[in-house]
Amino acid sequence: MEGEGFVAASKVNIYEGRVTAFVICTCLIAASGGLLFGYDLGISGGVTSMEPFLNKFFPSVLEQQSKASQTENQYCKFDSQLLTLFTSSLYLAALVASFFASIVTRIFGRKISMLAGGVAFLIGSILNGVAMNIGVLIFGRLLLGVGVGFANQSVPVYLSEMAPASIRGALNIGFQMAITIGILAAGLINYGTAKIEGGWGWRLSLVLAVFPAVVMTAGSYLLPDTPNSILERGQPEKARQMLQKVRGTQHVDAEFQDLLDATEAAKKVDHPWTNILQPRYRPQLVLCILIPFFQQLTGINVVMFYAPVLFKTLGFGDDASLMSAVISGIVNVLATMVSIYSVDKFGRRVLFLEGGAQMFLFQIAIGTMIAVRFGVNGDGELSRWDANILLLFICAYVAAFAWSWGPLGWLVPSEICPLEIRSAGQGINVAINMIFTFIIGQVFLSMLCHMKFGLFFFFAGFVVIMTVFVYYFLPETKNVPIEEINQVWKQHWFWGKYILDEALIGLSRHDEGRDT
Ligand SMILES: OC[C@H]1O[C@](O)(CO)[C@@H](O)[C@@H]1O
Repeated sequence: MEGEGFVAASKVNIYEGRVTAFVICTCLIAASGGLLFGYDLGISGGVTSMEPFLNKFFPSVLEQQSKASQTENQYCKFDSQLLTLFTSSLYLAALVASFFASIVTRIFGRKISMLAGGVAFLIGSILNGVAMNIGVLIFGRLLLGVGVGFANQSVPVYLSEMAPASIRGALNIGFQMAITIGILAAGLINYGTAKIEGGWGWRLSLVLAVFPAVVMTAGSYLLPDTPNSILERGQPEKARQMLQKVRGTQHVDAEFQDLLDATEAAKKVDHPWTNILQPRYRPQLVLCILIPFFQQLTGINVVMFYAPVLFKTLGFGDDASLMSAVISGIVNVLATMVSIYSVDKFGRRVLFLEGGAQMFLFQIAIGTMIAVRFGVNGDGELSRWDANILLLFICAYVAAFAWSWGPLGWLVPSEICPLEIRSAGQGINVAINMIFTFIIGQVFLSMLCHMKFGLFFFFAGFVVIMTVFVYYFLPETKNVPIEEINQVWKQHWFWGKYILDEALIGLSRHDEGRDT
């Protein structure tokens, strides 16, 4: 069984048009939606390790920490359900919001959805910064979640629809790139604000989220909608003009015809939610569920949310903990660039497979090292030398994630669905991603307390499963025009049987040899 996941992309059309400055600019602005998500992912771990913050909102956690320092069980030092609820409440809100977002994205367009996300995030950040009690703090966080839900649902779809097929991967990864920049900015800001005298640094950390919110809100106000969405909402002339502008050529007949065909097919569907459950969409449904599930089961957010807490648990000092989080943040950004460069050249599968192998290797290394130094009782410490090696292992793991499951977790679901189920598919993707981000955020500290170093072996096991899954069940989608993606499914050894012949857009035109 050689290369089961591969299919030849030879039958799909290559449209006319070039990569215009217009498309690059619109995609850069849209990708800034990832900043919202990233900033939040990066900020909470640092804030929840700041004493004045804990003192104000979670005094019981502080008490527990000082008791734990006396009992020496490093694994359980930070285990508090209340504290993790603060971190993970956002993802619960985002989960609910993503369903509403997918309706808004389909009926009112991608742009309105992004705008709604920006505004909710803006209000949430202000509330967080001024919060005087835990109620306001959590309410603000729920609003941030609504913002993240809307942004994550609409931005990847927007990017994949705007982008020409040849660089769709790179442009879409702009979203994950913005996420990683947000995480890094948050790490640096926490590093600075933790040092502010007077104990109000955490407020600054939280309120600075208004910057990404303003970029996203103003940016999406200025952006045009995608030709696909304009057409879906019944304005063919406007859609054609937008397509000409985006592609920088008058000759967009072939692509426009594919869009028309896709819209026709989409019109036959009244309800994308029940529709996506039909057998003909089984491959997309399965992947829109499994990809985000697997992405979170890589265990990445253990490092992202709790890097400072994790490093502190392992005996790094306060400053060293925050600094280490910054270092892994820099690796995260740089490795995402590798993905931008290679995704349309080598394809999605190569990145998934290499990334999986590398993550597995380093998770085993991290688990083993912690096992050797802390054993099952959790009493032990790391020498300076050990700490540096551990940080190196963590960075190698983060890099592998950052050029594989990180960006591809958004790219692949946004490009594998035909128009009629694209919003629903992306809604499911975001919802599953959020549920598991929530669960991992919520249970990580107690998992660490109970499973100890075994936690890293647990995630390593999942990495094996997902890598084998990709090998057999994920077809290559690089350079395939988005509305012709069904042809890729049709040629797949396993999924092919689910795809109906009438769902193959662009094929007849290709057979007639008429590409423009
Ligand atoms: O860069 C790491 C981040 O990327 C995500 O997986 C989103 O794609 C987050 O869940 C994680 O914190």
